Amino acid sequence: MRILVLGAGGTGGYFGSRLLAAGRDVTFLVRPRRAALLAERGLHVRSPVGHLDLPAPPTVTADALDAPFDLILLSCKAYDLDSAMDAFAPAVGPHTRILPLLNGMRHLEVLRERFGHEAVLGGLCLISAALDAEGRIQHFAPAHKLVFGELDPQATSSEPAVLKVLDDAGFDVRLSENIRQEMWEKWVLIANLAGITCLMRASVGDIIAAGAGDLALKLWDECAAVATQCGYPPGEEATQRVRRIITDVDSVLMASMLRDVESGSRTEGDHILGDLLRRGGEGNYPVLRAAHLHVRAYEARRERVTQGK
Ligand SMILES: NC(=O)C1=CN([C@@H]2O[C@H](COP(=O)(O)OP(=O)(O)OC[C@H]3O[C@@H](n4cnc5c(N)ncnc54)[C@H](OP(=O)(O)O)[C@@H]3O)[C@@H](O)[C@H]2O)C=CC1
Ligand SMILES: CC(C)(CO)C(=O)C(=O)O
Repeated sequence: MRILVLGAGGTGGYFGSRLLAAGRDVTFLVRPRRAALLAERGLHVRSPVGHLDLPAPPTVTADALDAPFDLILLSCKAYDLDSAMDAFAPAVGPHTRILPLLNGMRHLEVLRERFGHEAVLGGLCLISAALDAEGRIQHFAPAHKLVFGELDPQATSSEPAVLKVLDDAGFDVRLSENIRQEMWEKWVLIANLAGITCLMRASVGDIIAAGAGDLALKLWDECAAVATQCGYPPGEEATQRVRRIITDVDSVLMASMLRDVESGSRTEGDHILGDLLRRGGEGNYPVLRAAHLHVRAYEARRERVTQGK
């Protein structure tokens, strides 16, 4: 099975490297700058579960793609989805499966609209990884799980083939019977954590120390209410997990979205917070709205400053 990994960043670089090291047929679809860097320095993973050094990872740029792949691992940020789709479109044939790793849900509709419902799998990953200044993949904690499944239960399935190629490749993988529910549960966790840590510009423990722990819980209630309204009420286990995370007084955890804000980078605020708020329709979600507007204001300022205004 030929695998195309779009992006060699935190997630794509990590899972793609593990697959490559396990002998799978992997090619990274990258932009010219990253292609040059990978050719010059190779692809390196620094991980608590074992480093990887791949001197010459196979890469391709969009202009050179001319044949379908069997599986496309999509690992761009949400704000790059349109350009990513344009880039990998020539690699989509009648039997290609696209497995996105993005947080949130909106990308599924966009991908299905463009490439057809049958092409797109649901997917998520449980990992904390990022590119460092040298272009290496830093894997921060041992967790490295990829979960995927059919979005429509009645779909004729190539799941066994996809599972086979992802299995036993140096990370955990699981086929989900209900990937939409699992994606929603992950989404509301991220929205809660990103929303409150961005709004307060602080870690979970600092937020509680400031006396704002009740706001974190209020945001959880709002996120869970939107999910419930959309038909995906978070299960008991997911609810308890999130409540544990956001009420941990000793926690220095902050969402990667806050790290993006602090480094002046673009965020996935619209995809993670804005889309959730939109799906809440006319409902009253004041903390979610404040969190979304806070990140929007940051983006507006960033854009203005970038344009030199
Ligand atoms: N990092 C993590 O720990 C986790 C991330 N996620 C989610 O996974 C998704 C990806 O995140 P992450 O891997 O961190 O993101 P990164 O920014 O680290 O990597 C994204 C990569 O996509 C590449 N890319 C974007 N557009 C294109 C294009 N048109 N053609 C080729 N390459 C392209 C970028 O390339 P370039 O270098 O050229 O900009 C970049 O290397 C996000 O939705 C995130 O929320 C989910 C769980 C954990
Ligand atoms: C849940 C968490 C914090 C794990 O790293 C995350 O994925 C994020 O903030 O984007």
